[in-house]
Amino acid sequence: MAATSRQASSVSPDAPAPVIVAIDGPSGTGKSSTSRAVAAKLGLSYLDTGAQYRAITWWMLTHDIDVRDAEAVAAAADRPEILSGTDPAEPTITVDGADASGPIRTQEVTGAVSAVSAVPAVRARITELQRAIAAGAPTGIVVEGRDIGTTVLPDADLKIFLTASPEARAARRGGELKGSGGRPVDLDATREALLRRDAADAGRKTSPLRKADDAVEVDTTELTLEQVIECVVTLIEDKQQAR
Ligand SMILES: Nc1ncnc2c1ncn2[C@@H]1O[C@H](COP(=O)(O)OP(=O)(O)OP(=O)(O)O)[C@@H](O)[C@H]1O
Ligand SMILES: Nc1ccn([C@H]2C[C@H](O)[C@@H](COP(=O)(O)O)O2)c(=O)n1
Repeated sequence: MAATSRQASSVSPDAPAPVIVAIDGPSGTGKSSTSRAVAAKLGLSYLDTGAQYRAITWWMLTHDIDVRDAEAVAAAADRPEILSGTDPAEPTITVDGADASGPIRTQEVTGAVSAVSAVPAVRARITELQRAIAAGAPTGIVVEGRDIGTTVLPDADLKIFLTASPEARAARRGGELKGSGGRPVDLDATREALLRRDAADAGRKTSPLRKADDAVEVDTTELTLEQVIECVVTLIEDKQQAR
């Protein structure tokens, strides 16, 4: 078992204290795109926690664990070694040494990830990895997910909760699917699938998807990605100046 970030760097003794940013929100609101770009702009590390839940789900599926059997999932939760690389220019995710970045994006993993991530032993394991990575980020980190502001990093310097209408989110996802080739995208089905996953993630008992009371909510429905990035960069810079 290991929890490591592979972004190496040296920090001078009078460098400002690392800044910890939590970005949460439902599926397709722009968490990954925004967090990665913001981290790159500000020289921070970046952690995609959804990728970690997808990675453990992929491991369960490839090790014949019945993902609907919470006890079996819990019993296996400590077995895979999950390693996240936190350089925003090249984020990586490996499971037992194998690159998992492709396999974790399959429909099979997307369909199973909410069930696996609802298991408390899985959340405890992944939360521990996330906290270790955040604590080791030399200049600070942007961590994105569903429960970062509420559970993983409740003392984050800045918490942001991204939202967007289901229609906007489905259209964005539709654009991605069209870009990857294949059949025309059914936007209604995409929208329904997003909402089903949101409902499962918000309805679980352990650290559900929820806006932290002290999070800044940003509705991205009418904003371009560049506008959202700019908005978040400004919020972080304001926080840094106020410290
Ligand atoms: N403000 C925006 N305007 C238009 N497109 C956007 C915007 N923000 C993100 N996108 C696009 O929407 C898609 C989904 O974004 P992204 O993967 O960042 O969302 P997410 O919240 O991380 O989703 P998930 O939780 O499902 O991983 C991407 O193709 C991204 O480029
Ligand atoms: N902090 C987190 C991050 C993710 N999850 C779960 C719930 C999501 O449906 C799934 C995949 O995340 P995505 O890649 O779509 O961002 O992982 C969670 O429970 N907590």
